[in-house]
Amino acid sequence: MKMERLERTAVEAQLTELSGWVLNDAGSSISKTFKFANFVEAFGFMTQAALAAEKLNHHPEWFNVYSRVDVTLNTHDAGGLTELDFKLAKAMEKAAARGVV
Ligand SMILES: C[C@H](O)[C@H](O)[C@H]1CNC2=NC(N)=NC(=O)C2=N1
Repeated sequence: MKMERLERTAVEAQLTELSGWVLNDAGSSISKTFKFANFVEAFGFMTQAALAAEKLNHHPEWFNVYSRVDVTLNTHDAGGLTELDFKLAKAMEKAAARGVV
């Protein structure tokens, strides 16, 4: 799926629909740290998010230690943020909704 890079104003508009996601200084990625009760909850979230990512053919950069998952999203093919990053961010919010502390 060919995606157009979003302009800064469009990115900021999209961010208002999310909570806890931070734009990097270059405006090229968004990040969030998810905290869970324990490793099983964190890994459950990652499993659901991975399935959503595969469906979208859009994949996260992430780092997990025990109950914490640091996520960064961007579209490397477009050199910045696209609609797909926000679709995946929203899918991650849904996946996390049950397990977040
Ligand atoms: C060939 C394949 O469809 C592409 O490389 C996809 C796969 N997943 C991807 N994930 C992310 N985050 N950005 C991309 O540009 C991207 N491109």
